[in-house]
Formats: sequence, C-alpha cells, structure tokens
Amino acid sequence: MRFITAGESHGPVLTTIIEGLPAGMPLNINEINEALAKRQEGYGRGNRMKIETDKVEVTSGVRHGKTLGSPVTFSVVNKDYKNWQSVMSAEPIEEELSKKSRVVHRPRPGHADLVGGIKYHHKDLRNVLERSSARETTMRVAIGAVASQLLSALGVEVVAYVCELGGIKGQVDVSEMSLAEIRDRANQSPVKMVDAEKEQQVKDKIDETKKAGNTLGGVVEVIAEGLPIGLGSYTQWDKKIDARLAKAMVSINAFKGVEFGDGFEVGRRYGSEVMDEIAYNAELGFYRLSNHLGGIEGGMTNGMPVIVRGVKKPIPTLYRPLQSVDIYSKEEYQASIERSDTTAVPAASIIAQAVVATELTQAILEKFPNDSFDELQQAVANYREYSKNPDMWLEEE
Ligand SMILES: Cc1cc2nc3c(=O)[nH]c(=O)nc-3n(C[C@H](O)[C@H](O)[C@H](O)COP(=O)(O)O)c2cc1C
Ligand SMILES: C=C(O[C@@H]1CC(C(=O)O)=C[C@@H](OP(=O)(O)O)[C@H]1O)C(=O)O
Repeated sequence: MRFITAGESHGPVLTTIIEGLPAGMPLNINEINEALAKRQEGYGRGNRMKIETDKVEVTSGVRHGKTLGSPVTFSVVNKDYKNWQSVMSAEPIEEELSKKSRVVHRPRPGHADLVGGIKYHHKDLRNVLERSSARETTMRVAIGAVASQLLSALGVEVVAYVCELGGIKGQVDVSEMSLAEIRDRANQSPVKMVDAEKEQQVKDKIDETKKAGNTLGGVVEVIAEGLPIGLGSYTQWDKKIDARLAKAMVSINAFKGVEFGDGFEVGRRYGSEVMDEIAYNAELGFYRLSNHLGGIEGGMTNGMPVIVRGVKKPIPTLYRPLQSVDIYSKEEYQASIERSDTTAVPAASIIAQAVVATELTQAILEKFPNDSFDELQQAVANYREYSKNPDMWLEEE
C-alpha cells in the first residue's frame, strides 16, 4: 500500500490517493470522520479548528461500502479557503510584492519559511508555509483510519494518548490498563491524557502560556496490540520495522525524536534489566515475561505490544514573536504572526496513532497475500497458528 497527499493549508481541498488496499474490505466512512474530528479537538488549539469540520469525500475505489482494489481517493474541503481566496488567488506576485502587506517576508524561527524560501526560490514565504503546515496531517489521519479498520479486522488494535504536555507528566501506569480503557480515558480528556488528575494542571499551563504569547510541546505514546510476529525484517536496513516507525513518527510536523518501549532509559540499565525473557505455552505460543523493548527485536515485531513514543517541540509561531530578519530589507524584525495554536500535542497523539497504524498496515500487506480481503484474513490466521506452534514450524519437510 502506498499513498500520496496533496493540498495547501488555505487552498480549496486536501487530497490523497491510496493504492494497494485489498479488494472487498468494508470501509466505514463515519469512523474516518470520527478520527478527523478527534484530530481537530484538543485544548490549546487556535481559531482555525473552529472554522473547519473535516469530512472525507470518497471519489474513487469504494463501491457499496467496500474497497474495489483500485486506488481510493479522498478529499477534504478547507472551509477557510473562502476567507483566503484572494490571498491564494493568482494576482501577479509583483503587485503583491509592491504592497508587501499580504506577502510573508519575516520568516518564523522553527518553521519551514526561511529555508523553504531559499530552496524553492519563493519570493512570498506563504508559498512555503501553505504546504509545510500541519494541515497536511488531516489526510494522514484519514489514511490511518482506513489502516486501523484493516488492522482491527485482523485482531490488531492501536491506541494513543498524551503522556506529557508542557513538562507535566501523566503518572498513571498504562501497562495495568486495557487498550479500551486507555482509549476511552484519552478520548474523554480535553488534553488526551490518561491521567485525569493532571488534566487541570495541564489546562492551566496552556492558559498561562497562551496569555504570555508562548507555546508548548510534549510527548505522545502509541500502543499496538495483537500484531503478528515478524512484521519488518532484519535482512536490510530499510526493512526494519523500528526504523520505519521512527521515520513515520518524525515525519509528523514538529516531531523531534522517537523511543521504543523503555526508550532512552535502556541505555542507563544492565542487560538483565532490559532483555525480555522468553517463555512458551500452548495457548499463547512464545511470549515474553516483560516488554522493555517495546515489542520489537531485530527490526521485527515479536508479538508483544509495540510501544512507541514521539516528542513534539513547541509550536514555532509565537504571539510574542521571536527575532527574525526581513528577507527584503535585511533588517532585524519580529517574525510574522500567523494565527496559531498554543499547543497541538493532543492532536499530535491522534496523528501519531494514524501514522503508526498506516506503517503497520503496510508491513502486513507486504508480508501476506492480499489481492482480496478474504485472502489476507485467511493468510494472517494461518500464520498466527503456525507461528505459535513449534511443531508446524520445525517439522521435517
Ligand atoms: C497538529 C499540529 C498543529 C500545528 N499547528 C501549528 C501552528 O498553529 N503554528 C505553527 O507555527 N506550527 C504549528 N505546528 C508545527 C509546524 O507545522 C512545524 O513546526 C513546521 O511544519 C516545521 O516543521 P518541523 O517543526 O518538523 O521542523 C503544528 C504541528 C502539528 C502536528
Ligand atoms: C490547519 C491546521 O493546523 C494548522 C497548522 C499550522 C502549521 O503551521 O503547521 C498553522 C495553523 O494554521 P492556520 O494559520 O490556518 O490557523 C494551524 O491551524 C490543522 O491542523 O488542520
């Protein structure tokens, strides 16, 4: 399965084409729209989210509620486009530049503005920010919602929540909770945290930060349970599932780092405290007595839950803008103020869940035959049986 996304933040529509989904897979459009709505929620976002009500229009690849095996196309309308039509329209750039007022010419530190302008030779930095905007992640969440439906039908569930926001850490041990409990708790929380006790403290911090014209980042965690053993491969560097998941996570705007399982902490421990010892019983097959390594060994899923965390830096656009340089006058200036979020960590948890679900789905579709959904389901079921049964695995030819 592969996909491409297109669309500017204030252009008419966002689009994606997803190719390589099995035929005959039921697709619930309401569930896709629910995921899009969740991405829009979250305490600390700016006014843009009050304008948009993201909903997909399906324009190919689905008939009578099921995939056809042909490319699936989604689009989402940017309602804000009507307010930006004249800015986004084709007035000659010279005219705009002479007025300057509607041209972005004071690049924001931490955003793509300056480097994008130099690299693509754009005279108006709006041409950069329109596509570097995290508005693009709408489509990644739509794709992730399709992936989640495929995974769910194969017995794989993926959830995400915010573990830390603005330096305030949730204290609840989620390893004691079921995925359904984690999902319900995060869904109810305005900051998508599992720890209800910390919620008010986080909201207060967001309010204070907003008042001070500043912004906040945080950490999100994604957990995937029920994965078949052996997704990804040790045989080549770019096939390793941890490498692929790390790339997917860091591809989310403003994500700066990734950890698996106990994460960077493993570098401070003895080997005996980090390796997950192996056990076997007929019901479970091979399993581990712990999950310090977050369900991945040798670039492959090992059957334990995959646990991946990503860190998101604070939003670059500050209402108390940082120093910048006007690209025309070369004078020191305050960076441009675009309408902006104070924090988008809650939204980022939904996006992280989506990109992880997408990457795991791609790995499943690479491993198992999947022209039709029935074929895929049968192949995964057979392999699950095989992988937990040493007699099937080790029997003589
Ligand atoms: C959901 C979400 C919302 C964001 N909202 C804003 C925003 O309102 N203002 C802003 O300057 N950056 C925002 N960002 C971050 C920028 O998109 C990001 O910092 C920028 O594209 C530069 O990329 P980099 O931080 O990965 O280097 C947001 C990111 C995400 C994931
Ligand atoms: C539009 C979204 O997020 C946007 C991401 C973003 C950025 O610079 O990344 C800047 C802001 O855009 P605007 O200036 O239009 O308010 C955010 O609102 C979205 O998440 O759907």
